[in-house]
Amino acid sequence: MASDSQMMCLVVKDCKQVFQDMDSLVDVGGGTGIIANTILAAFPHLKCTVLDLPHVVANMPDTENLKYVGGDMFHSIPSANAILFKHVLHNWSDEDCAKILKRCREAIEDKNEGRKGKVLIIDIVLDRDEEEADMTEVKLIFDVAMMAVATGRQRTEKEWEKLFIEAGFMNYKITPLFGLRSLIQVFP
Ligand SMILES: C[S@@+](CC[C@H](N)C(=O)[O-])C[C@H]1O[C@@H](n2cnc3c(N)ncnc32)[C@H](O)[C@@H]1O
Ligand SMILES: COc1cc(O)c2c(=O)c(O)c(-c3ccc(O)c(O)c3)oc2c1
Repeated sequence: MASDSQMMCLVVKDCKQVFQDMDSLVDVGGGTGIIANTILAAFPHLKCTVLDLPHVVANMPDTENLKYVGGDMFHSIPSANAILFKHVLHNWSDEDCAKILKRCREAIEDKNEGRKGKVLIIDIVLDRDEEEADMTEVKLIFDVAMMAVATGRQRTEKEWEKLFIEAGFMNYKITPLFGLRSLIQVFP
């Protein structure tokens, strides 16, 4: 989606430090690579991987810095410094997100260097303190839509926090983006 790619341009421009100190990133559920390509345009030093279902990435050609992997995030996520989920986790229940986040912990652990990476989530955070009431209303309409079409849901900060803690993560940082979405960085 063009508007999403524009949003991602602003994210990489405004949140440079989020991407600067990493070498590799996996965009889980990254489809045809629009977001990964936007990130690579700003940070060409990165090695990016898009993980999506096999039929989604079947005909996508790899480039020097971008590799497509057909697979299932519930089974395995390729290792990298950062694992990105944009508009993915809201489609899944808490139980499913717990399984996915467990795969993330395995993927960001660098056993040789003892270094640990992070998980990046771009999604709606309901009910933030500084938020205006009409924005909350729009987000809740999305919540109802989500429950009607999938097993997922929008989450408040407390609900996100519970997911992270139960999956064994120690810390997180929320940065509101423009519109409805926020960037959540989750640290082991
Ligand atoms: C709502 S779309 C989000 C696409 C993209 N991240 C964006 O922001 O435009 C969800 C994506 O998750 C992918 N997906 C669904 N189940 C998956 C699984 N088990 N493993 C990997 N990807 C999956 C879908 O194929 C789809 O591309
Ligand atoms: C009633 O309207 C709805 C209801 C939903 O529950 C979803 C939804 O869950 C969703 O992920 C998306 C979505 C689709 C494609 C994307 O590239 C993306 O980033 C997000 O749109 C939705 C629209």
